[in-house]
Amino acid sequence: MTVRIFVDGSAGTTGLEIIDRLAGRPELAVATLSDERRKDPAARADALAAADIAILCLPDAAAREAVALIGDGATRVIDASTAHRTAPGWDYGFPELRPGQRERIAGSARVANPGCYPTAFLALMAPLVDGGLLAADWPWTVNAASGYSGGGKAMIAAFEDADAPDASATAFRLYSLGATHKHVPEMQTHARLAYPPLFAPAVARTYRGMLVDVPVPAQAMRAAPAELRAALADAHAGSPLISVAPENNGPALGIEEVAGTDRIALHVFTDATSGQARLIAAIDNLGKGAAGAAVQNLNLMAGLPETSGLRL
Ligand SMILES: NC(=O)C1=CN([C@@H]2O[C@H](COP(=O)(O)OP(=O)(O)OC[C@H]3O[C@@H](n4cnc5c(N)ncnc54)[C@H](OP(=O)(O)O)[C@@H]3O)[C@@H](O)[C@H]2O)C=CC1
Ligand SMILES: CC(=O)N[C@@H](CCC(=O)OP(=O)(O)O)C(=O)O
Repeated sequence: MTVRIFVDGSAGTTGLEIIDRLAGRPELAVATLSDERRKDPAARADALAAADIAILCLPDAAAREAVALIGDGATRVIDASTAHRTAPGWDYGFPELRPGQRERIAGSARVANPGCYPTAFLALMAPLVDGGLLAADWPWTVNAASGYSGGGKAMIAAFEDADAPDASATAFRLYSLGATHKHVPEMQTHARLAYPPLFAPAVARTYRGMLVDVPVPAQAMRAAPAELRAALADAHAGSPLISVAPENNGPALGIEEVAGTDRIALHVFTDATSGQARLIAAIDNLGKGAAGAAVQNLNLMAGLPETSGLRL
């Protein structure tokens, strides 16, 4: 049986990446709207109703509107926006989060695709907090850098087009300086932390790729530092997408490590002298951080092989 898919927002950065991953799959019938009709609510309502599964690659307001357009209809939804990631009635679309999540997604009608930064953060933190190796009641900090495609079409233009309204010639910039970033609630909620993490994101002059770095002070450690890597490897054993590097692997890490793939590479660095550690995840913001995750969730929901169409 063919699964009918509608990609709402197919002309955007994430939408195009999803379309690319769905190409050449005979088990799927993928619908999109033409440039003239793609923002027409009536055309979108019809396309949403005709789909078994709709993938929303839209700004939050338009994603909420799409869900309202579906109403009580039978169409199942994967929402790539921030709108529903901690909302009641929605399942969080990170199959590797903890045991049972994969099955929950497979049976769900409303799946919220995670944010790119939270995906990397949760791959590191959820198993270690769940396992009691790291304190849940600790004010965690998170440092991160993203490729500029993370900001969608507007940020791509700012980095690539000198005539764009907010054109920027910088190589690396910090942002979200005076405001709480929209990803903080989902990091706190899904890692089951007592406090919202202090999140310090940055954007670098490279199209895609991401590093997320969680410093672990000795005081936040609830186990010997040498246990962290083994616990992560155990939690993600058998995962086709998440790998854990040997402890203290390399003198430096680059933002491009898994760029162009749908994988996550986890790293644990420990310092015996201070008792501190650094937990670092490399992902592609458009891969497992967005489109790869959406396609993985689609595969699970449709009962198809989990990694079909993914970039391994
Ligand atoms: N980029 C990334 O790395 C990630 C993005 N996301 C999320 O995915 C979603 C899409 O982001 P991204 O692809 O980067 O953004 P883009 O700005 O590149 O794309 C958004 C698309 O939505 C279209 N759109 C806007 N309003 C409507 C509407 N009312 N009806 C139909 N289409 C509409 C836009 O049209 P137009 O082309 O005319 O502007 C555009 O094509 C966002 O919620 C974002 O937060 C999630 C994880 C990572
Ligand atoms: C570099 C950059 O600007 N990144 C985006 C996050 C991209 C992402 O994860 O998308 P969601 O909006 O769906 O959460 C930001 O910080 O807002």
